[in-house]
Amino acid sequence: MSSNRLRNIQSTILSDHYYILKRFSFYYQMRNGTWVNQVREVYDRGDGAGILLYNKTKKTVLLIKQFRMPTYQNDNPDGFLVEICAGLLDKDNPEECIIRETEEEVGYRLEKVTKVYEGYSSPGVMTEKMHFFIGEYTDAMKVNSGGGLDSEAEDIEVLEMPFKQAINMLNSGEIQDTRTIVLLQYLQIHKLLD
Ligand SMILES: Nc1nc2c(ncn2[C@@H]2O[C@H](COP(=O)(O)OP(=O)(O)O[C@H]3O[C@H](CO)[C@@H](O)[C@H](O)[C@@H]3O)[C@@H](O)[C@H]2O)c(=O)[nH]1
Ligand SMILES: [Mg+2]
Repeated sequence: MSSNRLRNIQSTILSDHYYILKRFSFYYQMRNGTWVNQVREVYDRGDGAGILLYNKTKKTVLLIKQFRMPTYQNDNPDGFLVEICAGLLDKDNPEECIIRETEEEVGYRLEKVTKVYEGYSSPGVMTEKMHFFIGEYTDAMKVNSGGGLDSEAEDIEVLEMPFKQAINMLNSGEIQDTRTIVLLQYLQIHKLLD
């Protein structure tokens, strides 16, 4: 991390109750050469991984539904969101993380996953980089009913549905999670369930 267009970076912790919110004050050199002071708040909760699980024979996908307080604060009437299975990396590498999350959240034990993208979730605000995967599942891989960790009070509903229905939900605006939109479109573009 080094840039000759930045000087005198100062940071203050605004909150470290759970994850870390910092305020950065720094000098930034504009394209025209002048230096300006900028202040930005940056939220650091580590990186994340998400996966779209699909079954080629049944032409279905596995999604989840859970309550998301930030969406409830912004235009989502009941706060429930249809999403891909996803989790924070903690200390795992992205592949180990997503295999673990798949077993916890949807109850399938995967052996192979395919990484398709890596991207910043919300670059104006968060440090988070998201690792996007797809993975094939079969009924034989089911090891429990999913639902998330009781110890973390996770309450996750598992939704298995035809891929066509998921695409209809995307087009009608019922699916509003960007990560989920990206991966449903990935399956569509690459014709993996045609
Ligand atoms: N006490 C407390 N617990 C929290 C807080 N924030 C999160 N948690 C706990 O941390 C768990 C995180 O669960 P994961 O499955 O690891 O993460 P996620 O919330 O599904 O996050 C995924 O989706 C996010 C939304 O797009 C992504 O930002 C993230 O990277 C990841 O992919 C939650 O179930 C909850 O128990 C908090 O502020 N306070
Ligand atoms: Mg999760």
